[in-house]
Amino acid sequence: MSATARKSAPMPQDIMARKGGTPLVSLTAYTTPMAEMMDGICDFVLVGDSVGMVLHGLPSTVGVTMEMMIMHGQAVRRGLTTSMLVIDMPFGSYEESREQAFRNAARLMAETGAGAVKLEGGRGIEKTIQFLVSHGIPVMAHIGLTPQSVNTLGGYKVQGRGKEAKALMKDAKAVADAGAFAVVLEKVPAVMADKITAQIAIPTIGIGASANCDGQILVVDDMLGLFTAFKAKFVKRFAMLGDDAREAIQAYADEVQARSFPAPEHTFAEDVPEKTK
Ligand SMILES: Nc1nc(=O)c2c([nH]1)NC[C@@H]1CN(c3ccc(C(=O)N[C@@H](CCC(=O)O)C(=O)O)cc3)CN21
Ligand SMILES: CC(C)C(=O)C(=O)O
Ligand SMILES: [Mg+2]
Repeated sequence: MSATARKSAPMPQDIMARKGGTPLVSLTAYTTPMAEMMDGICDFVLVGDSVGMVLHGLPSTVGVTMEMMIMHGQAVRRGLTTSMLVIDMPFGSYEESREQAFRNAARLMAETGAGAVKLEGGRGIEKTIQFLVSHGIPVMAHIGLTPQSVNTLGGYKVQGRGKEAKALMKDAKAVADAGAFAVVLEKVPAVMADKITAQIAIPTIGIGASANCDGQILVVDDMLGLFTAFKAKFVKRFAMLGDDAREAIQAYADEVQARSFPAPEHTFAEDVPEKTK
């Protein structure tokens, strides 16, 4: 490190140390320019498997591949200097065995430079988390609504209500005991998120959970108003960039057809070299 020390990206230990402290800030990103915009603002940036729905038009995250995650992971990595990179393990890349999970997690980290992987599941994935962590791979867990299981959950419903509450708490404790350095709580009752946050030693990252979680995450295209195919109740639109984009595209179309674009300042003269650069 040079003396003009630029702040370096946090490590999983730094994220863990924020338990009960200033809330952790995170968003998803899938491209270099978007990563650049949040670099240094977000503590960590997630290359989510939501990329399949948000950028590739897939109906769920079930069809997302290792190759898609690696390509977007590499793009995001190029845009980050001071935020940690976390990458989702896609559906089918870690469920078979601890060995399969390790092979794919190691490949994601080696090929993208991510500092950690995230995988979905509670008690069912405990042994896998233990194995990865004991072999050098920091793991962020993800419980509650786990979108890769949409086909067995029967939709993107609130998880951990009523009789399910005990099971959700067990899942939270299981992933913490297994060595995860943080856990995403998705679409769970706020009181449950508060209870879990109070009872486990690792940071909880809420999405549709509670403001009392140790941090928050959203899909960046949702909060910017760029992805409008659906809007979950937990999404707040901090901007409406999709509307701006549509208006700009219509204005372009109108100017092309009126022959007012390109204007002289967008075109090149034949005989004045310094103006033709
Ligand atoms: N753009 C985007 N944002 C996300 O938050 C996101 C993705 N994509 N893709 C992967 C998963 C899927 N997620 C989802 C998807 C839908 C709801 C949801 O609540 N949808 C509807 C209907 C839910 C229902 O079936 O009851 C809603 O009313 O909010 C929540 C999380 C979260 N993740
Ligand atoms: C919404 C976050 C937590 C996620 O898993 C994703 O973007 O894939
Ligand atoms: Mg995901």
